[in-house]
Amino acid sequence: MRKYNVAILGATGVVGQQMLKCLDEQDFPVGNIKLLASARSAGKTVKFQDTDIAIEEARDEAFDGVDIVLGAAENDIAQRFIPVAREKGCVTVDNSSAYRLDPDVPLVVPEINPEDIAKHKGIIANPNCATIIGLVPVFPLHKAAGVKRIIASTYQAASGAGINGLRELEDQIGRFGRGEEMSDPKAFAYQLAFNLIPQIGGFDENGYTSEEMKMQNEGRKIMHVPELRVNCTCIRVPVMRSHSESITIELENKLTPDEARAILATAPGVKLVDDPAAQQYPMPLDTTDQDLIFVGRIREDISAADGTYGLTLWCAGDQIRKGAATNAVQIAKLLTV
Ligand SMILES: NC(=O)C1=CN([C@@H]2O[C@H](COP(=O)(O)OP(=O)(O)OC[C@H]3O[C@@H](n4cnc5c(N)ncnc54)[C@H](OP(=O)(O)O)[C@@H]3O)[C@@H](O)[C@H]2O)C=CC1
Ligand SMILES: N[C@@H](CC(=O)OP(=O)(O)O)C(=O)O
Repeated sequence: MRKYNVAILGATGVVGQQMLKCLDEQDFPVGNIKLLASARSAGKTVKFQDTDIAIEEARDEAFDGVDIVLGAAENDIAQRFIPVAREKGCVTVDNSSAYRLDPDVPLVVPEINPEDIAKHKGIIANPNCATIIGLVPVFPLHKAAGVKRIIASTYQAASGAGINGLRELEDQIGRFGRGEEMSDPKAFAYQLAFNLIPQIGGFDENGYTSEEMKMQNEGRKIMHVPELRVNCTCIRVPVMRSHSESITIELENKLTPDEARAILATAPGVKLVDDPAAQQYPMPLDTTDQDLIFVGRIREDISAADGTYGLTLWCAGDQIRKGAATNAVQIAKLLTV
């Protein structure tokens, strides 16, 4: 079996570390592995399959001899190194938002549009985490009844803002427990512990944040529905890991909650957890470190205008796994077959 030389760009971050675990879990045919990060991390070691691997500073030469790059760094780092990697013949699966809307770059969720991978020209983009978590359950309903419009509210975990976001929430909870003063927030604009922050990303002129526009802009490309309309509100919540979402979909054709449950019970990447009488519904504590998107609270949208049909659902998923690392490694695996 052919083996592939892999580099992780941003290997010390929350997504990069999870990618390393996913390569192992998904039995990815790894030849050599290079773990790339900033100069600050160079020389530290990380374990991969019982071997200590030294972190290297990302430089142009680091991509020599690499087949597949898994990008797990911010946009500026992605834009600095991914074109170099492409010049050197690597294919990159990138988690940043830098290339997602580039017409030459497929934007892929393997459960939705795996066929788009074949169109790549050296870069494949991994969608936004909240977009992946929302669309994995919405897409099978779209195939059955045609989704015209989505109204979503997201409840996004601290670790969505990377290692600094995770550490800041841990620090604040620790200080509260010890009865200490809170320090000034850095990763978030305000204290997150015991709070909700209705801003993720910067504000656009239309009053939505950059994060809120992703579900529409990326959703249109992933689902091949250019007219899809999405009204999304993104909230940072004091949860360590796993994003949750309330989603209402307006449909072309009627679909009952029971029909939607039957579809989602066998949909790829989805776990149906929908038994309100037994208080069974998705929650972020249960989805943490899981690859499936849990879906429940499925009900008719009783506010749908006359002559229109709508369903409301609630879903949760680990944004570091299926929202980032798992999705990227699944794409990389499809490149190898
Ligand atoms: N966190 C999440 O849930 C999700 C994140 N994403 C996206 O994934 C990407 C990574 O996010 P995340 O893991 O959260 O971020 P982290 O802040 O946790 O990690 C950032 C990584 O980038 C590396 N880095 C920083 N500067 C450089 C540099 N000059 N050269 C090379 N590497 C550098 C860091 O290395 P060092 O340790 O040396 O500083 C670290 O490995 C981002 O684009 C993010 O938008 C997407 C979906 C979900
Ligand atoms: N912005 C997301 C995580 C993320 O990094 O998204 P993107 O890859 O679209 O920038 C969050 O904070 O939860």
